[in-house]
Amino acid sequence: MTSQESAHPFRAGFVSFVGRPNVGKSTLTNALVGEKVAITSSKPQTTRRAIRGIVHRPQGQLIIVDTPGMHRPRTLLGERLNSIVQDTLSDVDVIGFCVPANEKIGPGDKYISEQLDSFPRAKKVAIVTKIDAASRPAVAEQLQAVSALREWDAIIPVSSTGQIQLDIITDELIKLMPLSEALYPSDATTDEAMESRVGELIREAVLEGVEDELPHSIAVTIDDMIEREDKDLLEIYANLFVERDSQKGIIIGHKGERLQDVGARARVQIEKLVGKQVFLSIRVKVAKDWQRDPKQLGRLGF
Ligand SMILES: Nc1nc2c(ncn2[C@@H]2O[C@H](COP(=O)(O)OP(=O)(O)OP(=O)(O)O)[C@@H](O)[C@H]2O)c(=O)[nH]1
Repeated sequence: MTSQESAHPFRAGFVSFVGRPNVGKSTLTNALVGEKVAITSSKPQTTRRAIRGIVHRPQGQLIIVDTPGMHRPRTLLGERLNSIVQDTLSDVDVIGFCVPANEKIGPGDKYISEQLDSFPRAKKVAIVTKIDAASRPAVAEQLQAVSALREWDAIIPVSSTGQIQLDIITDELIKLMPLSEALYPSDATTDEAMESRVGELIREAVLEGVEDELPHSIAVTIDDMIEREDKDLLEIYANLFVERDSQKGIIIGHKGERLQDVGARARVQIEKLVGKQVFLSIRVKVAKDWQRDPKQLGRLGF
């Protein structure tokens, strides 16, 4: 090892953010990576897959594994989501436990913080999110309350939407990573297949403005993505699954207006992602009670 290397040892590893639904985990991932990689939504429980965002710095690399919210399972889907969380957390170097600055710490937070003992390998960091949405004294109080929960390797306040302390949290997380060469090439921001990112953007567009019941009932699959040879156009054929006929009606809307609107919004986001014009076809299908049916869950990628 040269003296320069020992002065700035390179560190790289995996971090996962956990916390109650809606505390800002996906938004934080996006803010750190600087690109839209994980879907965000004001509806809780919208993140289903472990999505990796990669943050590159001269002194290290952070690979962010985004997990679904941890909660007590009520359906088969809920159970599978929890087991994804368990598998993911057994593997990471750092677990970032997120609590928002603007909500009192409650039983849900305590439950999750207690679960962290099951992952002795990982260093534990408390992240107080959304500090733009609370007064300074309230943030200070929240930092106190979090520090009383358990031992932490670091406690970091941050605002993703306000872009506050993002560099500091990046530096702190890299410091906690093991010494390692870079794990990904420097131009990679995510290793998730383009198809599933496109699917997530469609799901995000559908979730905007729907009733609370529906988010859990929606799944998106991509049949085909075809690069047109005669022009700079990507054709995407997607399926949107719901659980009941009545939900199909809601999604499609009066004279198909709602679905058209969803398609238009999703297309804008997908075009940003792929950097070219997109033709998007979305077919709405009913897969009865897919959340409770192991075969259908498998088919939809869970
Ligand atoms: N004011 C403020 N709002 C934020 C901040 N970060 C996230 N939010 C909002 O909080 C809501 C939830 O954010 P998400 O990132 O989807 O939360 P999540 O924890 O990933 O949620 P799940 O996927 O349901 O587990 C969204 O409406 C965000 O815009 C922040 O720094 N400040």
